[in-house]
Amino acid sequence: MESEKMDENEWSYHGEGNKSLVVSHAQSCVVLRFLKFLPNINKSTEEVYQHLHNILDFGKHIMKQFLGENYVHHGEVVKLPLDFLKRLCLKVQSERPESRCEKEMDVSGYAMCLPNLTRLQTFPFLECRPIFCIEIKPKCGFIPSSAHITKEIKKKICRFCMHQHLKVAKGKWKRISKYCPLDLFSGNKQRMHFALMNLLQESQNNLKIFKNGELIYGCRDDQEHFLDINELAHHLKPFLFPASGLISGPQCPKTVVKELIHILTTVLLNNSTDTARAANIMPFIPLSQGRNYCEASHFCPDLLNSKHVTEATGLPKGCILYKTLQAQMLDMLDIEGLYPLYKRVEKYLEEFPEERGTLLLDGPYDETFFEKLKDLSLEDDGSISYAATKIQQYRVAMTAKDCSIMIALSPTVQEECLDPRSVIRSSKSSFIHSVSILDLDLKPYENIPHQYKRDSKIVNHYLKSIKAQEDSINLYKKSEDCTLLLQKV
Ligand SMILES: O=P(O)(O)O[C@@H]1[C@@H](OP(=O)(O)O)[C@H](OP(=O)(O)O)[C@H](O)[C@H](OP(=O)(O)O)[C@H]1OP(=O)(O)O
Ligand SMILES: Nc1ncnc2c1ncn2[C@@H]1O[C@H](COP(=O)(O)OP(=O)(O)OP(=O)(O)O)[C@@H](O)[C@H]1O
Repeated sequence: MESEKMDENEWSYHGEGNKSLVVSHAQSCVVLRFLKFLPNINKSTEEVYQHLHNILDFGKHIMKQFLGENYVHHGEVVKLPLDFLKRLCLKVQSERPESRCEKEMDVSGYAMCLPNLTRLQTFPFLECRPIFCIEIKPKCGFIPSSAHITKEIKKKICRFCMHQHLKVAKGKWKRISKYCPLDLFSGNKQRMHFALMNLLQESQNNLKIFKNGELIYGCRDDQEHFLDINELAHHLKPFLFPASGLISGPQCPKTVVKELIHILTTVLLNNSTDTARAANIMPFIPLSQGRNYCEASHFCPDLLNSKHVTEATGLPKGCILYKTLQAQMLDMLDIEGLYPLYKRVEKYLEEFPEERGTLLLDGPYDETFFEKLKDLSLEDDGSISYAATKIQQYRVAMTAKDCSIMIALSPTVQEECLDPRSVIRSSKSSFIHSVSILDLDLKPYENIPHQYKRDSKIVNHYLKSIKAQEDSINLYKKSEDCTLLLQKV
């Protein structure tokens, strides 16, 4: 970044999560991603710099190996002038959703500079064409089968579906989403279609749609959808059905949304852009270890019972969902099996605090760190080394459970000579696409006790709310019986 040329008016608020705030540049295809901290957390400039470098190294040396060169953009750490930062911080403040303002944008002088993933990555010369980008935060796509699990419900209902009950009870969302990650990760087109349709209907923070880099659909935290689904279809129609006029009338929005879902499914299952070395160097984790459907899924139960829908996963090796799921499945012990190992390490560190570095708990994230992740053995020899390896694998898995997939699409022109792997054909048109994964910051070691508590909170709340639902159904049934009895009399 050329310090003297930094003008806050060229940057605008783009979005934020719990840990970072993103601004995008008006002309060039880049974003700045800033860390966020609670006001009472005083981080030195050096600490921020180190933290950002760790994020970069982790993306570059670890997640690229798992997910593939093409999908991961590690960016670069940039130093920014303090007066620019102060003005930028003031400028974006009014755009920030209230629910995110508990934390403040870090203005100590460093940020990550990344490609703007809502634009096409591989084809910058196509900038002038319309671009739609769909961001999906799929969450955990498998049901754990670890022997350490103490609550049987965790082997039947996925964490996302259980968590929905707690989120609605706490007022984070108004309604329970019918999206279930296991449907999306199933590889079965019907189930994937169902999952994507539910994401469109109840997006929460799991789906966003950008048009030419601007957020047009999805929940911006405390606001509802920007557009409703019919309005979204209106935006998409000329894009998906360029020979307009072919479809109109009341069926139109449905047809457009179906087409979008069809394209997304094709991209998510596409394995032709696979460049990850991981498939060769990482031992393969069998996807069929646990059950591959969730009993809380709203996908038609009759169809679920049919064998071809529930049998081994249909995810093609190398597609983005497959890679993400493989990384998620590094959590082989579940937090219930992991927590005692965390305590083992904590006890050891109490005695030998200087050993923290040897255990690589704070990096460096390099080849040695990656090598340790490859050991999938589950034979606990009681050692610190075993515990540390499982902890690192768990942290990587949690990162993959919380990342987002960005799919950018732009129409092609017939005579264009493009790499066929980048072209997605639909019934009515064809698109150049790029797929990226974002938010690949390694989850902190210190978070493990919090994860442990949250896991039991989610499960206990789910069990309580299901019991309450059953009780009220039974009560209703009883009152119906009484009414019948009364009528008989
Ligand atoms: O625990 P979860 O599944 O609720 O995930 C948290 C996310 O909530 P979600 O359920 O996706 O709305 C949460 O997202 P939101 O803030 O709710 O948008 C964060 O991504 C959080 O990660 P971190 O603490 O910022 O590193 C996520 O925490 P981690 O569990 O990944 O640490
Ligand atoms: N490189 C990028 N290009 C375009 N948009 C981006 C980019 N990075 C982040 N964003 C947008 O900014 C939002 C917030 O970024 P990000 O998910 O990294 O924040 P976070 O605080 O780490 O999230 P979380 O709450 O999951 O911890 C994303 O959901 C995405 O819409």
